[in-house]
Amino acid sequence: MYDIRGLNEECGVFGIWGHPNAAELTYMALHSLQHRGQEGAGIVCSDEKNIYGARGMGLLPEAISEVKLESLSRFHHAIGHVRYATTGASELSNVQPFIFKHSKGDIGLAHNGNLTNAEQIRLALESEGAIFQTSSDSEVLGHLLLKAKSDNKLNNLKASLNQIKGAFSFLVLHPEKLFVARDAHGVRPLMLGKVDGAYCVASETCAFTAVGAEYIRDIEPGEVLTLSHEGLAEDAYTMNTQSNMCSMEYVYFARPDSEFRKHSLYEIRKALGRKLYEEMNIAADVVIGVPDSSLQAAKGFSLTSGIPNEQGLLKNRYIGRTFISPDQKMRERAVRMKHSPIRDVIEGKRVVVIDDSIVRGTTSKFIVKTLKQAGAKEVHMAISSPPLIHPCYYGIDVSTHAELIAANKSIAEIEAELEVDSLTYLSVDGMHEVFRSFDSKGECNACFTGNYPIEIVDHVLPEEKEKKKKGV
Ligand SMILES: O=P(O)(O)OC[C@H]1O[C@H](OP(=O)(O)OP(=O)(O)O)[C@H](O)[C@@H]1O
Ligand SMILES: NC(=O)CC[C@H](N)C(=O)O
Ligand code: SF4
Ligand SMILES: [Mg+2]
Repeated sequence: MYDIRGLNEECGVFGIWGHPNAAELTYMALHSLQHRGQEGAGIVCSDEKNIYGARGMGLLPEAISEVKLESLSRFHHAIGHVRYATTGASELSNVQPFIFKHSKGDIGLAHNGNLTNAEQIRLALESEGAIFQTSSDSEVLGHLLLKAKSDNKLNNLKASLNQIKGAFSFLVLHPEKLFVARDAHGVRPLMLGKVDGAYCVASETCAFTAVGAEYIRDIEPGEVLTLSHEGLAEDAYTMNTQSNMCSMEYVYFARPDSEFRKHSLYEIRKALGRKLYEEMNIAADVVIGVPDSSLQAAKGFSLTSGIPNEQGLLKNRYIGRTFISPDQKMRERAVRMKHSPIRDVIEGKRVVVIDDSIVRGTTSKFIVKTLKQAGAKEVHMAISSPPLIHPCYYGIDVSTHAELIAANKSIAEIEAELEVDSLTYLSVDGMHEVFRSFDSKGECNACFTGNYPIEIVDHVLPEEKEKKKKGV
């Protein structure tokens, strides 16, 4: 099995406390977060005494059957997860939410992100006798919570989170309350909402739209919320915070109908396209976006430049994951199946093609070729983010160093390889300027600059993770 996507999203989480249809709403919310993870999914519920759940591999309908969902319909409190593995193999044992059964009380756990000292903590815990059930980084939090001596669960959680480094949006379900925590750098998004008087949380606001919830606010870096019968309690596990929200969430990952700090990703991506034109300033006859994720940037580019925006490429909606062998030739065939040109839009024209990113260059290379075959006079590639040159340790599978085309070649060399008339990337400063104009307080840009805002203790290279994931 091979994933033809150039960029792989990370997980999505949803949690709700005190709703008679908690499991059903969680299922609907996870459906709208499916773009964040397609390897496995689960829902875990509380009856205020114990924790129960259902998990499975694959897309949500495969992972959780109607019968399984029905069996959870009596619960009023639930958390859910869709997984794209970042640490640990893609297998059922690693699918979340996890359930920890313990005499001190059950715990349900869901995590979006990637921990950068999980290996170190795991080795220390194992040397004291802990037995891990999975190869996932997320499991360490469960062990730290169960090891804590105090009877105060909130204090135990805060102390445990202070031992963990990396990116995390955690949902921790105890029988009588749900804790929600976002890491001190706020790398992954996490939002607070309310439906029919019940508080809920989600990785993205599109999940609130799906369940008819009101979007209240973004959860802040370092914040810990408690959802219980007493309502909502706000707290923090650290005051040492700094905003390093993932830039790629803005550029590509989050759905365009989601909002960060009450601004739609649709508008933010349009603004990235506007900025790209300001930096590029080119004369052309038509601007087209690579569907679907670059259509908004293409629109912004067109609005500022006055170059007409047309649909020049059609995407085959039924290709997301393709079960093909992982060699470059098959990957190229898969990309050909995915995008098809519309000749009347292209023929005889100077075409600007907007994409949100270039990873290996497979997509761009094919698109340039297909547009030229469709009669384009000139093809200019414009990318609404800076060159990807460093791997991500915080939960995004930005491929491996060796595969990142911009890590190994100059712009002129990439232009030659893609056989494109010109290639322009958005600058790092330009990108941050756009984010600031949407009230951002700071973003991580490590995959573009190599400036990693959070210490990487384990130093497990993405190459090694890839091997582990495939069980090599
Ligand atoms: O340089 P490459 O290795 O080809 O990767 C780059 C492509 O990967 C992403 O799209 P992807 O095909 O993953 O999915 P999308 O349909 O959601 O844009 C991104 O939007 C680029 O189009
Ligand atoms: N992509 C994610 O957020 C994954 C969570 C966790 N690190 C895992 O690999 O399961
Ligand atoms: S390194 Fe890149 S992909 Fe990873 S969190 Fe930072 S901005 Fe996002
Ligand atoms: Mg794409």
